[in-house]
Amino acid sequence: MSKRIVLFGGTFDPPHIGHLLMATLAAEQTEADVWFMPAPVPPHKQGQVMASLADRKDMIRQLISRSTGLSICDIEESLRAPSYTVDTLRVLRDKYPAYSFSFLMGADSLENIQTWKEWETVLAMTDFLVAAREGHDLTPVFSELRRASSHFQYSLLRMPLVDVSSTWIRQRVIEKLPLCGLVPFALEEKLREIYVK
Ligand SMILES: Nc1ncnc2c1ncn2[C@@H]1O[C@H](COP(=O)(O)OP(=O)(O)OP(=O)(O)O)[C@@H](O)[C@H]1O
Ligand SMILES: O=C(O)c1ccc[n+]([C@@H]2O[C@H](COP(=O)([O-])O)[C@@H](O)[C@H]2O)c1
Repeated sequence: MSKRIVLFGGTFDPPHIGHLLMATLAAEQTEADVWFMPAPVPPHKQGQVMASLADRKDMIRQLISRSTGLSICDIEESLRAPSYTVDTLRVLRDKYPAYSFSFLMGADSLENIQTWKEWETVLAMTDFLVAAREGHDLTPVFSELRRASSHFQYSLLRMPLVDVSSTWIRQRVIEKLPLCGLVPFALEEKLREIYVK
């Protein structure tokens, strides 16, 4: 049987407690390793990313420093930007022929997947582990994707709703408001350096 890896693609600008909980629960529930895969240039957020890739990777490293089974995959650094998931999956399949890859994402990402490059191929190349997200009803999304592709395979991550986002955290940093553990306390100073110009 092939070794299963859960890929957790994202911008992580910054990574936060929602990401850590998702990855931790995904590792527990699948018994697979979870690879955080920061996008150097995320296709749908081009021109919007505030922190450098090096800073985003440093922050992920600190976020997962006490966790087992969670690591960083920097494969997208070697690909042409922006990093489209279909291309990443092809490269990973070639590089790790003995592994099978699942993709971890939030409901908002799955909702938009039909806007991804070669989305039907993406659906055929991986299965999805999906976390619910406030304001995004997954029921119609699952039905639409089941209808659209016979390859669509998914499971719902068992996780309480954690209604936080990188955008909201950046805003709090800029407004000098407390972060109360939304990111590890050791990272708060770094966030101020990165996001408060
Ligand atoms: N609180 C959360 N609950 C569920 N899924 C989440 C949560 N935060 C992020 N995700 C998911 O994790 C993946 C990577 O997220 P990303 O790095 O874009 O952070 P984000 O918080 O979604 O950023 P933004 O503020 O731009 O929405 C995406 O698939 C996103 O849907
Ligand atoms: O391949 C695409 O067309 C595509 C379009 C949008 C997002 N993605 C991937 O989805 C993941 C989450 O992206 P984001 O923008 O929500 O941080 C990340 O790995 C992106 O590369 C991929």
